[in-house]
Amino acid sequence: MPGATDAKPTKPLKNPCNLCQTVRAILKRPKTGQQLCKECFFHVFETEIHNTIVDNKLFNRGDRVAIGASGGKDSTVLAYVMKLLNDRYSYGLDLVLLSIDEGITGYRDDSLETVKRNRDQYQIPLLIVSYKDLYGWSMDDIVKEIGRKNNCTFCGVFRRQALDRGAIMLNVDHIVTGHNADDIAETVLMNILRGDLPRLQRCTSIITNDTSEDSSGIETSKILRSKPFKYTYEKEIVMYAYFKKLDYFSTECIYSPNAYRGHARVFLKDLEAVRRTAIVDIIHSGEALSASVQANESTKLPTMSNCTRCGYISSNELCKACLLLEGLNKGLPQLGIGHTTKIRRMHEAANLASGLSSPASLSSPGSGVTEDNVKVVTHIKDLGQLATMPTSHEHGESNTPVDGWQRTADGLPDYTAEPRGRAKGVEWKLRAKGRNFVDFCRIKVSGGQGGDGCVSFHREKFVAFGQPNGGNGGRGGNVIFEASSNETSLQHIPHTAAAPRGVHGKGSLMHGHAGKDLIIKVPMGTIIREVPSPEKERSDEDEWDVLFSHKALELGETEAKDKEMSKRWVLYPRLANSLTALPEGKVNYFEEAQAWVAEEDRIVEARRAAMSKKPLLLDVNEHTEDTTQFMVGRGGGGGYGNPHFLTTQNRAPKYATRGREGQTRWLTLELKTIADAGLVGLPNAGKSTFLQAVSNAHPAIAPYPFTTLNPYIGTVDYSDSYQVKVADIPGLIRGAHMNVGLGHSFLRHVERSKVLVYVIDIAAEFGIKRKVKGVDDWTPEEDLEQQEEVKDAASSAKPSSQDDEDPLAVNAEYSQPFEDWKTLLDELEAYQPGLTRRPSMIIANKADVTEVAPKNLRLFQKLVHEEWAKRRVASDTSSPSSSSTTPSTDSHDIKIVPVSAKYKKNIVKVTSILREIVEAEKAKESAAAMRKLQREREEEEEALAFKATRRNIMNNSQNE
Ligand SMILES: Nc1nc2c(ncn2[C@@H]2O[C@H](COP(=O)(O)OP(=O)(O)OP(=O)(O)O)[C@@H](O)[C@H]2O)c(=O)[nH]1
Ligand SMILES: [Mg+2]
Repeated sequence: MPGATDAKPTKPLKNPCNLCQTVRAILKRPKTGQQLCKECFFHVFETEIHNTIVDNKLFNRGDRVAIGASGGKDSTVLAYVMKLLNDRYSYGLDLVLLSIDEGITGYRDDSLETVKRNRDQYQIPLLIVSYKDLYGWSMDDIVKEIGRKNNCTFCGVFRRQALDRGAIMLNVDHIVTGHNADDIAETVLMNILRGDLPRLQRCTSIITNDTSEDSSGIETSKILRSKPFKYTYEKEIVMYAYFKKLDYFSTECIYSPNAYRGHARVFLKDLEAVRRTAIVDIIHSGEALSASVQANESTKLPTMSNCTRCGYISSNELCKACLLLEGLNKGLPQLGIGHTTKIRRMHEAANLASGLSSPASLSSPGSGVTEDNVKVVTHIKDLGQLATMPTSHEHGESNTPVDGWQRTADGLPDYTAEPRGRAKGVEWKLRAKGRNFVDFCRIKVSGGQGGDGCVSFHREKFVAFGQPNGGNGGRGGNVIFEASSNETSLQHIPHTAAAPRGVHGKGSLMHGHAGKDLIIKVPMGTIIREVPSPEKERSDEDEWDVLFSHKALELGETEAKDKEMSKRWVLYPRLANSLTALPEGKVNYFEEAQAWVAEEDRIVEARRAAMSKKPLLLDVNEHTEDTTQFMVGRGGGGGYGNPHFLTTQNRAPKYATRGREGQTRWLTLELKTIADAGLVGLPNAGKSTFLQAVSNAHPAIAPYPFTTLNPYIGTVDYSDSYQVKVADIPGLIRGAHMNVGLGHSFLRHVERSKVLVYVIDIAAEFGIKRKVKGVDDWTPEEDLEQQEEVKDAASSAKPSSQDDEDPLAVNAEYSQPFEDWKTLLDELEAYQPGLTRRPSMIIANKADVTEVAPKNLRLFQKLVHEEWAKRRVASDTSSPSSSSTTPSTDSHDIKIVPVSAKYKKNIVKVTSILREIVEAEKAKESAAAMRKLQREREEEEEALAFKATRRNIMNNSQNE
């Protein structure tokens, strides 16, 4: 063992290395949990990689191997270890470094400098291949063209090809890349989530070979790729680089902070925190899955051939890189991103527009034209210079119907069929159960950190020791919520909101500006609640933190102390040294200043703790004025500049404080639409038509269910400027309280309406049901039973001569509108008991359908009044207390108004009744508020009188 001869301890070691037992362990291996000394760690790390190379027979003696070098930790360690193992075990490899310059200013240019230094340090030749030379586009150009979405697709596809092209230029047999176990586990996870079996197979194999055959059946590519770090943990690579003091570059790519991979990484880290072996376990699962896929003959993997344009290996006629390039060059950057059929359509359109006679088929394997490699590179370069072709859009020709309706054979709009896009939208909405209308969200708000104070002294000619003149830091920005009547959803609320920090103070007593407040608009009706932080409070300290604490990294105690101090203090250069070497008898003023600041910190902490004892609860309700602001995340105070510490003794304080952290809170926002009246009805009842008839709103109206997908508010204006706000709520169906249909998320928008307006399709007939895909499949047992009962009643009362098909003819008491209304009542009650006790009215809509409406209306009125009375009596007797708290206007009556919303008939009548009910309810509410105020005042007066009496009694007793 390498560490075995290093030390001969005289007394027993406190924390010996698990392997050599002779030296103190300085780290804990993330992979196995072993505590090791530095030398033993190097030994096991290198040996494991050697074993991976040998066991998997990655190389043959004499191979020329290119190491993919980016300058990052993985590739730097890979280059170092490959060179070391090649020399130690005499692999006989000819190593070269191969770097790709994607053309990302501020990221890749710096990392390439690192690679160049590595080239000199390890004495390995280097080739740099750039996107600009290969494709005519750098990543900076591409991002300028397509924005930050999907740019990783371009980069990934181009890099893979560029590596191969570089390898061809270098004439190597093999490329090794620094993909580590964490990367592979992330890729496995992502491929499982995408259900991408071919990629799953490729990512789990340690060695891959993208071979293809040309038309004569000869393999055209033999460059192997392998990942010697397949089983090496990322944390161990970082530790190896750190302890070996390797020269590497560590910054995230500036274009990929939001890549999907980042989420997989976070998930993986969480798993790893719970179970150390999670990463290797996932890799093994990936291997097992891909082995079973291989065994399953029915899984067809794509047949590989060559791109007809550049000759690169591809499963389609055009390789992905050529397709992306074509998109870039033709001004269609979306070409190549997304589904194949869509790609084909776009490609065909682009080709047609450019006048090409036969658009290339992208799904069928090509003829397999093989070109020579140099030619390939030139070809791609030429592609980059292609003139921008006009798109189909520019030609102005499109087959999509302008109005979105499908056409009948005569070319007329087919109103019985929903437009394709809309049907898809509804399906998606139904699947999401209304969750995509954002009326609930969580947000982390953080006030900005205060700016740091400055340590500075006045400088002037002939003034030997100038006064301290460092400015104070500005306070951090606050996070503020502002009530806004223009917002209607919480869609725009971000997951995190951090206000900017205050500006640092500067010399010449220049104080820093305060950070700008971050104002977020929230719609009226939002309830804001503070919740505990979901960030996991781990019982043990995070292993990673422990490993990288000053102990593990062998920081001296003073260094660690300095690090800690620099979190709160800004010190004049070299002050720390002069403090440690303070001559005898000299007072350490810094300690005094530290004590002041510590005392102030304690007070601030106590104040913050007192303020945060009660979680924040805000209700942006109808009493809130527009643009009212609520502070939810206070910015931290700015730091003090050095004049703050000036005393009669200490004339030159060489320290200033840093700004304080801002306040961080986790909040949930819940939107409950506030309206005077809420329209409640089954889909297609005519709610939106009614809202349009009575208000200034223009909601979508169409003859199919679920036209309205989100709540919508309209205002009814009366001639005397009185206004009633009416909310159109997406249609409810049986089972809505159990999240059927668009889900119960919309029921919460009924909750805050003062008045319920039931919109009933009075022309509805039994058997003519709204057929909704994915919704009518849901038939709970009691629903089926109910339907059976109705059918039984109908058949038992059937006179022999009557028509079999017409239940109305046989059962005079059956009314579909009444059944619809009962469904609504049941759903509201099931969602929130007592909800139907709100003041209500019924709109019997579609009264213009004269064949059925008048007959239906009579029966409906009779049945409703009976049912309403029955329900009121039942609820009054069952809960007398609740009736006193939520009294209805007239507990045994509900107004039914026949209306034709479509032809605007009886609208004046209905709006005046609506106003009456709303006004009565508002009057009741304000009377209740007055009573409450009165009661509070009385209680206050009573308390004051009690205090005065007690004071009198005490005074009298003292006088006596
Ligand atoms: N004949 C007649 N048809 C009406 C009347 N009111 C609405 N309609 C028709 O009924 C269909 C549905 O109307 P919408 O207003 O979209 O119904 P909705 O209740 O909002 O439906 P969802 O948004 O799906 O819940 C449309 O084709 C309207 O033209 C009316 O008074 N008479
Ligand atoms: Mg509607």
